[in-house]
Amino acid sequence: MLRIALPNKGSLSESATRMLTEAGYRQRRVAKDLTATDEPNRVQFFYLRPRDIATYVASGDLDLGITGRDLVVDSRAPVEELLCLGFGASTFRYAARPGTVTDLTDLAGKRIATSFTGVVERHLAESGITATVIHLDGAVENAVGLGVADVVADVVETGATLRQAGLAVFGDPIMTSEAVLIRRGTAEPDQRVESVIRRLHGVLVARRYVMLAYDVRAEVVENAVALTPGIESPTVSPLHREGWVAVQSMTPRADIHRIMDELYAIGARGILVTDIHACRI
Ligand SMILES: Nc1ncnc2c1ncn2[C@@H]1O[C@H](COP(=O)(O)OP(=O)(O)OP(=O)(O)O)[C@@H](O)[C@H]1O
Ligand SMILES: O=P(O)(O)OC[C@H]1O[C@H](OP(=O)(O)OP(=O)(O)O)[C@H](O)[C@@H]1O
Ligand SMILES: [Mg+2]
Repeated sequence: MLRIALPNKGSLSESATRMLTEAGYRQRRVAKDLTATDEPNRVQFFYLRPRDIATYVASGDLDLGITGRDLVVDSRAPVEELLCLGFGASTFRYAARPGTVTDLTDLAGKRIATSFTGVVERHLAESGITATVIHLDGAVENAVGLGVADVVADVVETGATLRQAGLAVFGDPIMTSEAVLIRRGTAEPDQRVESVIRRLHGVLVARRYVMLAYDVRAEVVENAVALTPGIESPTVSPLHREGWVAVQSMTPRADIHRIMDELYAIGARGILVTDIHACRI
């Protein structure tokens, strides 16, 4: 059986489970379950702390894992990213009281509190900065107010936690992160892994695209398909009504209303949008 690590709780857990369910895999029944076996697909899932997942995958004890890129970098485990999964987006940033530390060069000699010691130490080394890194388990934004540190380095999603603590980011983001599918760096090619990647990629495409169908006069079909080029190429079929064709095309969901307006303006009618539930491209 293929063995896959998934986050057992936290920001990535629900989205990871939802994505695998949409890809046709059976998931755990209750949030306390530590494993789930999907017999028909010959896959076993292990629900682990996202911070530990790269370690299990790097050791070869598990074949694949889903976790955050920042956690992978922090672990220093030798794994490779196979696919970005489009959820769990965040940036990793330095922050301090406004006016106290405003530039990366000001970090020299400062005390930096973080739960991501690996990420921060790598960044400081690459930037040639010597500073003291203080490891805390969480709620690091409190460290400045309590006097334990001058600066924090932490995950920022909305920025609400930093604002609440009276801190402001400075410098460029140390890194950007999202949920990723990972495998051991030196793993051999494996058909079963390819099949998981194809399924997850299918979910990403099904989420990003809708199926657009419309009727248009044949003389303007070239203008219409320029608006809806699809992924490979749109399907154009004759209509019973002379001089008209029907077009079907996968179209990015984000643009769909603008494209429908423009199609209508060049004379397209019967414009219909439907969801794609699954696909293999
Ligand atoms: N708002 C957020 N807070 C924390 N992590 C986030 C957030 N948005 C995305 N992430 C990503 O989720 C991963 C952290 O997941 P993890 O489950 O360890 O943290 P968590 O959601 O803070 O849970 P907990 O603190 O309860 O352990 C990282 O890859 C991080 O980039
Ligand atoms: O930019 P925001 O939307 O405010 O989100 C980022 C905050 O959320 C996380 O904290 P969490 O609630 O996980 O607590 P923790 O620090 O104890 O992990 C993270 O560590 C930041 O503090
Ligand atoms: Mg947290």
